[in-house]
Amino acid sequence: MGDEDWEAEINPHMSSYVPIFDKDRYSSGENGDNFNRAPASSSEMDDRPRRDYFMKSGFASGRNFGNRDAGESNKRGNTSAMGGFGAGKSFGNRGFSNSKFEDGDSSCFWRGYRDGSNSDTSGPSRRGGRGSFRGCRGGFGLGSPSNELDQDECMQRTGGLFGSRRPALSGTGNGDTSQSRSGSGSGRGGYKGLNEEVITGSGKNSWKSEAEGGESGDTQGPKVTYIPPPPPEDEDSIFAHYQTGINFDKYDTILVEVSGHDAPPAILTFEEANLCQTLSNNIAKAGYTKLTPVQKYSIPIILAGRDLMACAQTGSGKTAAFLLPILAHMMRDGVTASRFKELQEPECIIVAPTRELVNQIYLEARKFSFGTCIRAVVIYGGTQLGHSIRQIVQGCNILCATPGRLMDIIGKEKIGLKQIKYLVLDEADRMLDMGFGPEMKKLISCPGMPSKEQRQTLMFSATFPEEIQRLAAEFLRSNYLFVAVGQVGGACRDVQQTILQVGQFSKREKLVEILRNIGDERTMVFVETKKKADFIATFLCQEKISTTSIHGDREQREREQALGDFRSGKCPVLVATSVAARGLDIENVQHVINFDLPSTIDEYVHRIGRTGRCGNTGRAISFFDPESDNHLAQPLVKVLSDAQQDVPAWLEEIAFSTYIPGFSGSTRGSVFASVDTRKGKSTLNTAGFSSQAPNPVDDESWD
Ligand SMILES: Nc1ncnc2c1ncn2[C@@H]1O[C@H](COP(=O)(O)OP(=O)(O)OP(=O)(O)O)[C@@H](O)[C@H]1O
Repeated sequence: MGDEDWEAEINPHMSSYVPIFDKDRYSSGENGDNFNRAPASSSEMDDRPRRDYFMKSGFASGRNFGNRDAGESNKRGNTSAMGGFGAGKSFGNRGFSNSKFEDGDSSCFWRGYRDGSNSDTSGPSRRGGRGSFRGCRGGFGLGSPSNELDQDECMQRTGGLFGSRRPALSGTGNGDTSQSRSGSGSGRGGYKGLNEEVITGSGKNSWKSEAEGGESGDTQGPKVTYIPPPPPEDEDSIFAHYQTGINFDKYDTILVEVSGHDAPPAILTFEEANLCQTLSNNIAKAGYTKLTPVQKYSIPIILAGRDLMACAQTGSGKTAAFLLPILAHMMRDGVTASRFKELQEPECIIVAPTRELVNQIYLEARKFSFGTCIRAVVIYGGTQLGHSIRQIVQGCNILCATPGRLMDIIGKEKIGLKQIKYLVLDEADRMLDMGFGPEMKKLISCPGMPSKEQRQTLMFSATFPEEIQRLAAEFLRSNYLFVAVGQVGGACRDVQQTILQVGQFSKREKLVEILRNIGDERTMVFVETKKKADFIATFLCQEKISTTSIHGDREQREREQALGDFRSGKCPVLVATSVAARGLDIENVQHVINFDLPSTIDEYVHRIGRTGRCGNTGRAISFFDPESDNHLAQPLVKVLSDAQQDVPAWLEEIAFSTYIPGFSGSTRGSVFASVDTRKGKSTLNTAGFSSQAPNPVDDESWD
């Protein structure tokens, strides 16, 4: 749904709003209701108890909203009445494993839906919620640069980036510093890709990135001072993992196709990979006993020094598929981190589209390199640039980075690229599309970056539209190998998919109904815009459903807090934009709800892939609004049937009536999609529907 639609929907209610949540209340309060109160120093920021903006800012604690709405929302909870949803047969038939959703027991969910009744959940408080979020963008404190790094950062921000070498680092503290800040949150003025990492300077102003015009330091915007807390360092935390699910062994039945010349044979066990003892120990401590298909094929290919494009279903272990062989090579080559060198020269760069994902990859790299001399570092936007630099100068062999921050650091000559042997693009289709593609091209043409013949380039994703595959060839040696595990762009079969026809104005009630039945099971709710994420999260909190949210307009500290609260189960519902669609591996996410369907089918595949990971089962429910989603009907039918899911008759009808010539339709039982574009055009791929470049005027893509 476009932003306008949403505005049209809520504006009538807003006009009657009495602003309970005005900005002042949230910019400086001492009672815990201090949305985004800016710290005057990093120590304040770091020491201050973290406060979830929903749960401790009046929603959950009963302040403001909570008290006002308690009785009302309880009443609502008991009387929820929804618009008519006749089409739900597949949902009802399959049933949720949760007893509330068992087969045949449709009582609590399906029974009694009636047309039209509009709950009273809109209105004043809704506006209040929105106001509260808006309010959170102000109220930064004042400070002054406290160390050279910060001053360096300030200076650089106003000047050219690729200029002369900066003075040596002298910063030691983590001083949270900076100029006065005004107004808006991070990300103003930057170029944002679909998943929201800020990239400036794509196109003409090539080297500009975060420091010059993006989120870490727009000269007009606030300076970012957030220093993420270090991850726990004890061994138990480093190796914490969740169990593989009942369907893990079924991975063995998925067909795999490798194309390209002279592919090395797959390995069947970790032992066959001949990894060094430390690496093998780490694999065991991580709880890995058996290879997943993408690992069986990718590990020997990477060990053989070949370039690779690998496409495998969500949650099937792609991260380890590239990390393990890279680490094995590094161990073999005796790579060790050289600490406290001003110019660090990593051997490996891993880029991914979102901060949270890149952080997750870093944690995996740290886990598998535990006890070795190899040092992984993570840098991403929304955090203090000086902090990123301090991490790097302590030694850096594997640099995990978002594109914007990476280009900043390269621009500041804090890393040299001459030693790069491995370049990994995770979520590669996303990294190469219109949003990040220009930045990636700049990366490979950076001074010092070894040519594609001199480095190994590895690309991984669950989706790989054909035209993106063609673009990728520019990055890869011509003899690269292509591994397709199952259906390229296919949804994970461990996710039970349900599509419900729900009109725009019934979505909220439907959502509440579903969430009440789900209970405390972890659920991600995807919406299309940042504004709407705020709005829906606020609405759910009013409904006494513990909710937090993640999207590109939230500050990084808030994003990380939200993810932490979701992971810990403190807030079992996470409302998210597409920023959380890819890669995030969160234990026990049992449900994904597409409150709004995404604009592309690939995004749908990634979103629902947040559940049903690593052989576990999960459920995805999507609200299909015929007013806005008809273009997805045909690819949805294909994705559903390929994953052996029930396809609602009404969806097939819509797909039929919106038939697009050239689309092959349902392919239930087919095995491979396009696989490798070098083989010629395929008839099975969903790419024709999926690969629209992110819409530059999308609320989520640009700021
Ligand atoms: N061989 C294995 N044995 C047990 N667990 C594994 C194995 N390989 C990966 N895992 C675990 O499976 C989960 C999913 O892995 P990962 O995040 O790498 O999936 P992915 O394919 O990259 O997913 P996405 O497409 O969503 O990015 C992780 O928790 C990871 O630790």
